Amino acid sequence: MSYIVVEDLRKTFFVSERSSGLFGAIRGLVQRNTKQVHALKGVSFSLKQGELVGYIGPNGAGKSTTIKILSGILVPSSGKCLIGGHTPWKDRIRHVSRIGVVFGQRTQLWWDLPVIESFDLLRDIYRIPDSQYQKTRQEMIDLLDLSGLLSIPVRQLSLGQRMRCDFAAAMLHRPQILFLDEPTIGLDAVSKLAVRKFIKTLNKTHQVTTILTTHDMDDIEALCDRIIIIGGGEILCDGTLAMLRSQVSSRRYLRIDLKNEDFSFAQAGVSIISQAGRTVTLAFDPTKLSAASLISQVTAQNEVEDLFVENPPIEEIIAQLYANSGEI
Ligand SMILES: Nc1ncnc2c1ncn2[C@@H]1O[C@H](COP(=O)(O)OP(=O)(O)OP(=O)(O)O)[C@@H](O)[C@H]1O
Repeated sequence: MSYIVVEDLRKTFFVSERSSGLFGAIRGLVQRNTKQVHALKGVSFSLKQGELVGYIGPNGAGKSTTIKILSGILVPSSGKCLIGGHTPWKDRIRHVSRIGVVFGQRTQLWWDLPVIESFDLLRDIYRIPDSQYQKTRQEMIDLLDLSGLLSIPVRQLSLGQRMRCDFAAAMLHRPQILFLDEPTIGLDAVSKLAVRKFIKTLNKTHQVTTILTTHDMDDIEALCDRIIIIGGGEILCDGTLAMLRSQVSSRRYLRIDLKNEDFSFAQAGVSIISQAGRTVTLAFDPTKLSAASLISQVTAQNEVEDLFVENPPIEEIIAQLYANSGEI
């Protein structure tokens, strides 16, 4: 059964426009021109409890508008949104206790307070019973290895340490839904891996329904079984990465490591994507020419050390999807 149901969600913003210059400013006093921005044009999807979905799209696609509606801080122009049977913006107080939010670019911790005091304040704000608070806090301290950080003011933490504390803060009231906005932005490779592992653990062990918005395709590949792609306020694709690949392009790459730098090969439907030193990458369509046949032709004409058949990177697939839909 679906836990989050979004049906034909629409949001139009009315933006005042003013002509430039002094004359425009004076005219703006008596006559206002308003422009309509259709941020969401009929978005529908549903999520089961415990699903972890990537919600991605180019800048201005409508991601934040959707998340704000799901969080109850924005009312849509029309459409339906039910989370656990309730409408977020009609039942805001109760809804807030069910959601947790982590922003990579902002913190919900108090900048000048030691971490533990921020946690205590959140306990009071969310009115978490003390025994539950102690238990969850200890669990998060162990899971995120926070014991050495608790007495440090937030402003003195590194970004990686701060993100770990922010995750703990978001989980103290035991939310059922987690909105993650660019949670690994700016982190080093080790911290990124740690944050991804934590997101996975939370999702699996606590069955937290998680919506991840990110421009980091490694986050998507590492975490999401399902991705929903939005562009221009409309859903462009909803499914697995494999579905997305097959919807957009059947193209495959053949990466060839040569014994020397000489390479000659020409065949209709096969293009050279890159050639750097002894490494050449060809693009081909396996529905028209099998990988086996391409490999045998390449090896017949060239001295080859090694070969790999690869999918194009997910960034490329998504860029192509945006381009096909007129988004870039
Ligand atoms: N409060 C607002 N008033 C007017 N227009 C808005 C408002 N909020 C968003 N918009 C417009 O709605 C559209 C969708 O914006 P939204 O912030 O949802 O995009 P996004 O996908 O989150 O983009 P980004 O990745 O840049 O954060 C944009 O054209 C934006 O300018």
